[in-house]
Amino acid sequence: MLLNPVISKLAGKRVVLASASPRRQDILTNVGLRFEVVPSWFKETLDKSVFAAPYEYALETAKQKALEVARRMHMKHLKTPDIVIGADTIVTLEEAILEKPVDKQDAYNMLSRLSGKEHSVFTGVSIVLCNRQKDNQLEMDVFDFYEETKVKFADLSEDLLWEYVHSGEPMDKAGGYGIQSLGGMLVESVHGDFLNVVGFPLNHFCKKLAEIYYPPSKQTINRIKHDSIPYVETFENLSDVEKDCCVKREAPDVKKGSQEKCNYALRNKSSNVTVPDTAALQNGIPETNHLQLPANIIHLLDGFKASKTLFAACKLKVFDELKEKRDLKAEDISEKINASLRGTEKLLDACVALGLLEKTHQVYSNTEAANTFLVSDGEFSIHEYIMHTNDNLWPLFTNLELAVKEGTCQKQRVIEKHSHSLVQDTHLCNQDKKKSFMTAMHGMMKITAKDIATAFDLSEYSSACDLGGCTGSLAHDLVQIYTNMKVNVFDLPGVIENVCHFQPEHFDTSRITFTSGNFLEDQLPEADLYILSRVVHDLPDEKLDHLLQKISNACYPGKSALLLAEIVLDEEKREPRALLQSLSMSEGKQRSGSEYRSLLQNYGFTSVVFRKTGNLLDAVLAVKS
Ligand SMILES: Cc1cn([C@@H]2O[C@H](COP(=O)(O)OP(=O)(O)OP(=O)(O)O)[C@@H](O)[C@H]2O)c(=O)[nH]c1=O
Repeated sequence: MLLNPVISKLAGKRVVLASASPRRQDILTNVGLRFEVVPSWFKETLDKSVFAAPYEYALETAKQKALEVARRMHMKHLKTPDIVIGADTIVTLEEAILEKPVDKQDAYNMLSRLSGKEHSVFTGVSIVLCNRQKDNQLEMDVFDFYEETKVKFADLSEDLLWEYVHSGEPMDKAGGYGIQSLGGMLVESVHGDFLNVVGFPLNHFCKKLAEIYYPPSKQTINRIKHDSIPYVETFENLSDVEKDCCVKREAPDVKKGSQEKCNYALRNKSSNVTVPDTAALQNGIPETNHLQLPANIIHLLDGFKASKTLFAACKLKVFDELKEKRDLKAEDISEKINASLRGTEKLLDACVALGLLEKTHQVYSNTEAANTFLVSDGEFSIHEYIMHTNDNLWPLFTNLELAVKEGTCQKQRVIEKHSHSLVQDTHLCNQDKKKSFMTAMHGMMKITAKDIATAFDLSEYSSACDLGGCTGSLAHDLVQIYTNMKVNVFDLPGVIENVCHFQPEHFDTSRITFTSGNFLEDQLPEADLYILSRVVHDLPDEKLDHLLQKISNACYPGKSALLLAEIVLDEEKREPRALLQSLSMSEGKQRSGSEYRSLLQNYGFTSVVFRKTGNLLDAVLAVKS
């Protein structure tokens, strides 16, 4: 629990990760950091020859990525972040810098150069602290550092390298490999921080945060164990800490990163003093008795309130009102959503604290993420999915103790409890429910589909059948990406009769078709590639056995495959999203990659590979041999 206090120092601040890398997002999310993701538009084209050492290139690129985002966000509706984090990972071999491969041949070339040798992975990280001045100028303090990890590859055969390249994994990764996934098989040894190779040196980042937020005083500096992460207690009970931190700021050090001031207002600021928490001292609490409640427990105590705040704001259409009118005061919003002013103010301020809204001079506006995902009619809206979570999952989880005791799903109990209030005509109610369920799944799938469609190279499959494919979101992405592929979306008649409401205006009906049927009972349409999205985890063993047997029978050995979109649990089963979802006690279960592999091998799918996408769902591809 030494690290959490450092990370929790950022709670309540507007933290932005200037990176599109799903791995960086995962690493920081996993330690409880709350942040927005705003990928940088900075083009990674700095002239490498001007840098004395490769890590300087990574440091500079990381810095430029973060500065670009800080400046853009500041310019745009003055939504200045408090902290922007940028990173850049490179692989170096004999002074050459390898970034992401441009195509498969390039990936192959990189990997064959790395084969049998040791190389270095450098990640440069830049932490930009932003400060909006009274005259709206932006002042930024830049702290940066880098980390090096040495990785040795085994001797790799040409066949293996090509197979790896065809898996598609190398394409978005420096050096053309992902040590955290299939690429791990290429690696003989690692010296240094593993997460640094994955894309973010978490340990060094925490040390840097500690330096920034708890600069050591003269007296305490001796007490810090060499190379350990300074923790809160270490620096809190200091009488002269405020004075000291001004003079103790890290001197620029080219080798291990530096702190630098970027005054974009072209004005001089003498020193940017970070005031440490001196509350413990002021309250007279002796250092040894100062026990800190771990941040994860604090977050969990409040977690349900945060979820319900999001649900309520969506239900009351707060984000919709702000999308249309952009900037509104609490009084205007309370009138529009027909709610009390007192309640509205509290809800809006909570949304600001959760990073869902912005507030400037008593005026509220949507964040970019709210505009994209939370307004109800946006192209990538998950509004209805949030409503589905609120209306259907939330009640299930309020019965969690019972569900655990009984080991059963509480759906029936929840329905009975609410049935007396269902005064509407049952058919109408069912129709409405069906449509909102479809809208929920449509929104959820729309933001996930591209990652599923590109998790593997599926270009060899010319016909696909998405079993339970609902509104066809995945089908649309598949035909866009694979120009030779036709997709048949197969779902229950009640679903298919409503799919027309979800289709884009002009879509190629010769390549996407919809077929009514029940995949458990009816004959499956012919296809090279069968797809099951969010089906397998939900089916009890007998039904799953029946379905997989049917699919296996319909597959041609060596030609056909099965693609699953599911949350793939990590092997140690510590991935919270899947584990929390399984608490709803559906009749099925969540599985890890190796569990999917052994399940599918029972049905003749001998080659089973999986990809973590960093999105809501991961992908598993099983080829029948
Ligand atoms: C060696 C290695 C690298 N990576 C990924 O390679 C990308 C590097 O590229 P980048 O330019 O630093 O980042 P990006 O992905 O383009 O994102 P951005 O920060 O927006 O530039 C990052 O993704 C890393 O995780 C892995 O996932 N595993 C590995 O073993």
